Amino acid sequence: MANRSKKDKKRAHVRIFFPNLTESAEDTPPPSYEMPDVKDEAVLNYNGQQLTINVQMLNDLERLGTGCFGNVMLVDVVDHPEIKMAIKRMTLQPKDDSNNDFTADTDLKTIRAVGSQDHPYIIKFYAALIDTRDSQLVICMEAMDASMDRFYKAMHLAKKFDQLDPLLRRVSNNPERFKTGAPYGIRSDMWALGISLVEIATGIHPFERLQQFELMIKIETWVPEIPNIISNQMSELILNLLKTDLNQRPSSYDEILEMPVVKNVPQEPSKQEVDFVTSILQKIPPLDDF
Ligand SMILES: Nc1ncnc2c1ncn2[C@@H]1O[C@H](COP(=O)(O)OP(=O)(O)OP(=O)(O)O)[C@@H](O)[C@H]1O
Repeated sequence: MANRSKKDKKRAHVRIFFPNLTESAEDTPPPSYEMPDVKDEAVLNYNGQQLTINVQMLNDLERLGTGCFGNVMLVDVVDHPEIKMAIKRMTLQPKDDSNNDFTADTDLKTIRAVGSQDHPYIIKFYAALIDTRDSQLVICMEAMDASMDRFYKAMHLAKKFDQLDPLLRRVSNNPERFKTGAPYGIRSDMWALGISLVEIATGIHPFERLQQFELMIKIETWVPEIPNIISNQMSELILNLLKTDLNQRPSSYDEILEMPVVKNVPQEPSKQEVDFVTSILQKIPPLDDF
């Protein structure tokens, strides 16, 4: 060793192996974005018409709204301009980091369960697809004239509240919504229903402007303020749904459906209700004005 020339020293190499890294890179299968029972093709069931579709056949027409997962779009189908539906896209994660998949899966289960019952007042579920190029779940459903948030904002702008109470009763009397088979979280759902009713009645989400830490403090002592245009029976229901002690909230949807204020909602909306809803729908400003 001592006699080695400078040239030899330069030639000495150290070889470092990373056998595990090399092997795992080769052995790891590509991430899977699949959902069990959803494929890149599906049979669309549109008002009695059956058609096999894929995402390439969907044309975006306009934006209907934006949620946590992005835009919900109005689309039609190539060669079938008569088919109009709303599509919600949810990005899927590889299977080993499946938070989003869980949400996508829950959303899909809910809209499938609720929207497959052919109820005249519940949006219909048409089909679910996987967009393999963008790794997204694409839920195809009936397009509403407007979502509840756009509706109530227009109602408050117009200051028209004569049918507010019947509207709240209808929102609460919604047995199909409740048949999702969710085995847990039912009392949290009660809270969510209570918040939605306050939001519709007041025109604003009660905690909209609060930061998370402010919310945690406020929620402990919060006493919901129910506008006095709301009937006593409806106010009572809302206050029960929003009890801070969850054991004091209704324990099942059946309990709500049995309350007179909810139970006695007629199946068919009255003429006053229809006229009211139609007049508000006509006042809804274009989406980007909100
Ligand atoms: N079927 C539909 N027809 C018309 N507009 C819709 C439809 N579904 C959703 N929208 C509009 O798109 C908006 C976003 O919907 P989305 O379901 O993504 O939001 P979200 O209810 O806040 O739920 P998430 O928390 O999953 O994002 C809604 O607030 C509504 O304005």
